[in-house]
Amino acid sequence: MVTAKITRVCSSTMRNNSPSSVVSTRTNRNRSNERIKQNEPPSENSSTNSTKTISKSQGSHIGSPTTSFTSTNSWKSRASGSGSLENINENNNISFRKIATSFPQVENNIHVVIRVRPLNSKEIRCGDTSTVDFPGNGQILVHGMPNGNSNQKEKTFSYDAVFEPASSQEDVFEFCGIKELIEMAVEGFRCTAFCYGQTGSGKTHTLTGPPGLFLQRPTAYHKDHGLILRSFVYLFQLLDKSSEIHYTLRASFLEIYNEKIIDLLNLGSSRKPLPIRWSKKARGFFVENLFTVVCEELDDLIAVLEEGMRNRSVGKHNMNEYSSRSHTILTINITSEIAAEGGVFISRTGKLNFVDLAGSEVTKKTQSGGKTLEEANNINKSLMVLGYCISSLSDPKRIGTHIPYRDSNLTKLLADSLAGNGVTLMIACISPAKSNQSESVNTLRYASRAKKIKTKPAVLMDPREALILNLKREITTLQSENDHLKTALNFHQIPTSSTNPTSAEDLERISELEAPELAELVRHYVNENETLKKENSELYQSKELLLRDHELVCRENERLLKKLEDVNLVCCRSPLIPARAAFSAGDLENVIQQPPSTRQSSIELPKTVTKELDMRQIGKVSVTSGRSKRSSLNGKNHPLRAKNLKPSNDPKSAHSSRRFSISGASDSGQYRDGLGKNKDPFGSAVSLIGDPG
Ligand SMILES: Nc1ncnc2c1ncn2[C@@H]1O[C@H](COP(=O)(O)OP(=O)(O)OP(=O)(O)O)[C@@H](O)[C@H]1O
Repeated sequence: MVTAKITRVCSSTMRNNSPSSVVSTRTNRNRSNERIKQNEPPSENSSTNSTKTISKSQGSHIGSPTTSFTSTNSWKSRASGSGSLENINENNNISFRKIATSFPQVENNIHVVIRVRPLNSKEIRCGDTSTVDFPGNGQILVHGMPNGNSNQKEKTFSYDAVFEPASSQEDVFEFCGIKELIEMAVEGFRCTAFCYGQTGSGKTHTLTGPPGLFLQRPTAYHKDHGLILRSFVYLFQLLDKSSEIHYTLRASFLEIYNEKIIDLLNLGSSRKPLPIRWSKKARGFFVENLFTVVCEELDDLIAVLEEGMRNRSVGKHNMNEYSSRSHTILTINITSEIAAEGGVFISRTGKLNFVDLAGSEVTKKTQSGGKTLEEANNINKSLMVLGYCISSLSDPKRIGTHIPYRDSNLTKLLADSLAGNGVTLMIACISPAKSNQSESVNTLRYASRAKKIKTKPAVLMDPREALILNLKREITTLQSENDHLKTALNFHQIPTSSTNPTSAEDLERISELEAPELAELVRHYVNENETLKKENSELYQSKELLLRDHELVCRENERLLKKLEDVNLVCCRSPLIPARAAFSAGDLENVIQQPPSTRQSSIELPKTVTKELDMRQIGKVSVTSGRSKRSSLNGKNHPLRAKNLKPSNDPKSAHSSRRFSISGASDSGQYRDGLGKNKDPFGSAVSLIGDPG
């Protein structure tokens, strides 16, 4: 981590931090955002000049492999009362974020809007006229198509929204879809807004405002501010709304000048270019050693924008006094830490890219020469590669074919926005002038092609944290399964917390852990899972064993009861052997109403049998069946009660008579254990019914 200074002379009352502060405080941020919430510009006389110091962290931003996440909100443009906004496509339910799914992800088309700038003073002076019309519903009509079919004098193009020349900066911000893009970046998506168009068509104006705006030291609410600054304000409004989530913003600003990557926040003495590398892990390109600045408040982001604007390459040619001679990419990484179940904090990193492309140039028109000509050639070359990538991506026949991202640094860095897991907004800027018609039509065709490109938006999540979350969930499931099994087997329950080796406090600190510690934690969870799985399978096995024992005992009882009935029959028939006492219904009632404890105490089982039963938990298992049998006998309408029945051989009444006999056999001196050892024929049966457990 390297800290460096960005000095900014600022005038806004947003800056409450002292000149010497390195990292601004939360209080400062809250204070500054109070004004944002009220959405009122600060009074000019409250302006202060201060020197701003921002802490920076050095390093590259590498995207992590993604896990799926999508949202349900849809992106819908709205029309306002302003006549200039008639063309905003109100009926078109543009959806960046379609239906929530897990894998496979939902595909999303690049969102494309057109902004038409007014005729400039030079064009008006030369008597140039507008060749575009606005039929509404996101359409733009071009008259007198150049190089076209002679039959087709005019052509209509359709987009997600079209902004007419009278549209203000605020209109564009409100209705181009950037707000939804910012919201998605906060949720963890990788979002990109880029401006495309010929030189002088208004790209920089749309993104940052008219040239020299920042030299006037405007407040954050100046009407000329472009999308970027307005987005900063909106971003902080969003972050302030969700105070329960902790956000960290890191910004970087680079330019691609003559195919070289220049760090606009850390120029150094020689504007040394930075290398672009491929990240195997993230499967994407990244700029090595790019400065990222931690931004705690709106002012920090404004400082980053100003610094980059001051350092970017600007030149003059025939078509634009302040022409951007490079492509710039301003990136804000938004890391959120959300408390998940079990005290775990899950972090996501969304990304918001603002890309101001240099304009395509017809060098004959711009009359570029020397350095400007070299710049123009490089700009045109990289835009050509971008155009080729867009054509390939938008052509369904070329799906799966090679896309030449590696042919330019611009396409390397935009690869993910164009075809990866990102969400992209393209603002195509055109001039309405007849003299620029050919370039404008080219831009419109470019935009139409881009509109066909589909991306698969997904949220960035640290894979280690995703793994921890999954393991944690699995442990919870296994624990509840474990508890359930233990309860079913009537085992003594171990408190859940004691089975969890990681306390809630420990889990809260997961986000602060270093990689090796996290790996150790994951290993620990995996072991815990294995142990629980093993324990569960053992519990299942013993449950099976007990059920089998129970079944054996029941079968043995059946057999013994049958034998008892036979013995009774023989006794009844024999004049020598006295028949066993038969119970009347009244006796039965007595037996039934006798409290279980009394009955139990009257039956004494041999110690070996009791031990065996205890060991096998048989008495406990049989409690429910015993109880349910008692309750069924207790019913007033029970057939035994109604018919004053005695034990019989009638198979229909065997079930009742068996119970009858069992209850009455308590006085017998002979026992037989539950597994068939010949002792007393009633022992186990009595135990099964009478033992209250
Ligand atoms: N919508 C607009 N309303 C008023 N002025 C505009 C508008 N769009 C552009 N302009 C003006 O036109 C001029 C050229 O615009 P800008 O520099 O933004 O073009 P550009 O597309 O960025 O050009 P380049 O590619 O050469 O950098 C600027 O003075 C700008 O203020």
